[in-house]
Amino acid sequence: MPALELKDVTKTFVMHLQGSLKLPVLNDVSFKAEAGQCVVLTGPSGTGKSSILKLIYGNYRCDEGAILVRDGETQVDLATAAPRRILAVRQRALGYVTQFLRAVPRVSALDIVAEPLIARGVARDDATARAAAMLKRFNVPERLWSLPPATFSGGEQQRINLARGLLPEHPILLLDEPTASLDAKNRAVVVDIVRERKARGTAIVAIVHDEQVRDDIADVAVDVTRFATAA
Ligand SMILES: Nc1ncnc2c1ncn2[C@@H]1O[C@H](COP(=O)(O)OP(=O)(O)OP(=O)(O)O)[C@@H](O)[C@H]1O
Repeated sequence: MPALELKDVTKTFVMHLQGSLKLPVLNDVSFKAEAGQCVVLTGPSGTGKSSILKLIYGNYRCDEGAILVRDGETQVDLATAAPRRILAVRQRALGYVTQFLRAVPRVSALDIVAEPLIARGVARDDATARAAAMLKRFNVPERLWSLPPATFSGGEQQRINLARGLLPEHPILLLDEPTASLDAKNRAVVVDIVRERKARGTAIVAIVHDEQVRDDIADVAVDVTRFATAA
């Protein structure tokens, strides 16, 4: 049983403020990711790569098709699962590193990184220590740890976002442009972490524009152009 499998997933956006204008974006998306494998989604801007990650995570509902996620010994179809079930599967099985950090006013970088671990039941001291180690690994200077990241540079915010998203380990990891604003040294940190996760059996679906990073991590490339219906 693959860790993740999409079967004939179709998505049309309906623009309610534009007289219910229909915007077909994806048609019959089918691919799978095995444990320990990294699938990279490729294709030009606007083909629907980010939408696929949002469909898998359940931010968008698909119109047709199945999104099968292995949850222990069973397989759950997130396309038809009830919202509560989706949330439970997310918590156990799905990690999702979005492209941008959602700025939380007045919360320090260290607490932002530790928070998902605490939400999963890790003791605060332990979570904070692991968050600090991750910030160090991403070369975030210690003087920034106690500050809210709203005023940080793009690359600093991306590293906070990566540290937060990569710290809890889930069997499936979704990565949306994890290296977009990073320098070479920090791109290498992302590549190392992805390789470690693959070795521990994580199935990864990633959008990566940097060709070198893509070559370093990809086991399979899925060209989204063949599923794209938008002109
Ligand atoms: N919530 C939404 N409502 C309406 N249209 C949407 C929505 N989300 C995405 N789209 C449209 O779907 C298409 C695909 O968008 P998506 O962000 O998935 O592309 P992408 O391949 O990830 O692009 P990029 O490489 O530029 O990030 C675009 O035309 C976009 O405008």
